[in-house]
Amino acid sequence: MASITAEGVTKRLGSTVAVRDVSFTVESGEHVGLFGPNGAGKTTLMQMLATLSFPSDGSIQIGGRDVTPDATRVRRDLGVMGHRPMLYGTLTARENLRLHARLRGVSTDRVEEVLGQVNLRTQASTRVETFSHGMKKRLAIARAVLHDPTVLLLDEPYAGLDQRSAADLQRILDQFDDRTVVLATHDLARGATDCDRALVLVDGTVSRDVQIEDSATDALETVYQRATDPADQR
Ligand SMILES: Nc1ncnc2c1ncn2[C@@H]1O[C@H](COP(=O)(O)OP(=O)(O)OP(=O)(O)O)[C@@H](O)[C@H]1O
Repeated sequence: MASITAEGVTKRLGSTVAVRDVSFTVESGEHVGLFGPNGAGKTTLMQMLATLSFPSDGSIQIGGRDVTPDATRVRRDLGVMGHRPMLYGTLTARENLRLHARLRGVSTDRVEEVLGQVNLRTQASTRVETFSHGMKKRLAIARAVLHDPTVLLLDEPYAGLDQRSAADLQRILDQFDDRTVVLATHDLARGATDCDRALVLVDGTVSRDVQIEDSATDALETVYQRATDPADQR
């Protein structure tokens, strides 16, 4: 069953066409990596999937609902981890999650469960402004999954993390393997491991839409290179 359907999606930002006539379907439980060079339109597309902005033309359906009229309902199905962690530095990790839990109608038991899933139980009473980047990322994941969404949208989850923190985060994300995932990243190796399929965006359009066989980073790198190198377009 299709979890996400984008049909002819275009997004104009001032005089820039950031996303141009993009169409794709993501099946329920599928993990799709969104790859592309700087300025390709990944964040713009992710923001539309997250209902933070809306297509100028075309439509996006998530869980069978059109995001434009039904954004409030669609958001219940979405767990979003964007560039900014959306956390309050002066609150503790637990207080941050309890605040979101109250807004979402989620129990405090679920807060404790999720703190455990992201390995932050022992730091739960620490103010977030003292957290490392990696700890903030883990808490941002906790916030994103708190209401048990069916679709996870992860924009550059590994950005700024060292190898160990990235590996820790990847293990945490593995726990949410049963969800539909759209993951935008420049990290082809982690993207190949995390995803079943790659969409390569170039200049706002989908240049490649390929399956990723057995976490094959080399094959993905070749596809990426051919899609993005003007001297190697074929
Ligand atoms: N608010 C804005 N106003 C005008 N143009 C914008 C705005 N935001 C982004 N753009 C332009 O839209 C295009 C796509 O940008 P976007 O941030 O979606 O790319 P990206 O693939 O996420 O890049 P990166 O990998 O650098 O994060 C770029 O040409 C960018 O300059």
